Amino acid sequence: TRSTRPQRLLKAVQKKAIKGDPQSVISTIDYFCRHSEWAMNVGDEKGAILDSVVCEVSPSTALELGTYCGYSAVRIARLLPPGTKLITLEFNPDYAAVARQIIEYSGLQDKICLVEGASGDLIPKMQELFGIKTLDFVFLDHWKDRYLPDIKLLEECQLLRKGSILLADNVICPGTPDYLEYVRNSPRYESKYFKSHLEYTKVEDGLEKSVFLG
Ligand SMILES: C[C@H](C[C@H]1O[C@@H](n2cnc3c(N)ncnc32)[C@H](O)[C@@H]1O)NC(=O)c1cc(-c2ccc(F)cc2)cc(O)c1O
Ligand SMILES: [Mg+2]
Repeated sequence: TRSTRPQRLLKAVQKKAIKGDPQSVISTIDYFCRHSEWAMNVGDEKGAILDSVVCEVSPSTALELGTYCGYSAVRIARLLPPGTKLITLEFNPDYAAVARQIIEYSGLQDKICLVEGASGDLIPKMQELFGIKTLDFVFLDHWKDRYLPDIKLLEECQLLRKGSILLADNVICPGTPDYLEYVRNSPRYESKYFKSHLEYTKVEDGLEKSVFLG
C-alpha cells in the first residue's frame, strides 16, 4: 500500500538531515513541507515565535498536546535547559511511531517523553505518571475543539500555577473560537495574540500566549 505523508516526511529526514542535529531535522522538514508536501507542523514562521516564548519561559516542566510528527517537540526540546523534559501526548499510533523516529534521529530522545494516548485521559494522571506538581509551559496543538476542555482540565487537576504559560497554535486557522473567548475574557488569564501565518502558506493564523494568574 502507498506510504503515508508522515512516512514520506520521515524518509526525507533520514535521507537529508544530519543525524543528531536538531536544526537540520527542523530545516529538512520545513523544506519538504514547502517544496514537496504540505504537512500540519507549526512551521518555521510560527516556530520562531514558539522558540522565543520557550527561551523566555525556560521551563523546567513542559507539556505539548498533539505531537503529530514531532517537529515542534524537536523545536521545543532543543531549547530546554539540561535536566528538563518535554512531555508530549499523541493519540494516533501511526503518527506517534513516526514522531519517535524523528525525535530519535534528532538525538533529543532523552529530553522528550512521548506518551501515546488522548490528552483527556492522560492529563488527570500526569502528576503520578511523571512525578510533576505543576507545568511551567503548555503548547496546545491538538484537536482545536479540545483546547478549551483541556485547559479547564489542567486547572481542575491543579497542574497550572501562578505564571504558567499556555501557547496555542491555530487560533485563527483552523481556529479555536471558544478557547480564545475564554482566555481573553477570563480574569484568571492575561492573553496576547501573535499574528503570523498558517504554516508554509500566506493564510493568516497566529499563536495565543496566555499567562495563568492563579
Ligand atoms: C490535531 C492535529 C495535530 C495532532 O494532534 C493529535 N491529537 C488530536 N487530538 C488529540 C488528543 N486529544 N490527545 C492527543 N493527541 C491528539 C492528532 O492525532 C494529530 O497528530 N493538528 C491539526 O489538526 C492541525 C491542522 C491544521 C490545518 C490547517 C488548515 C487546513 F486546511 C487543514 C489543517 C493546521 C495545524 O497547525 C494543525 O495543528
Ligand atoms: Mg498546529
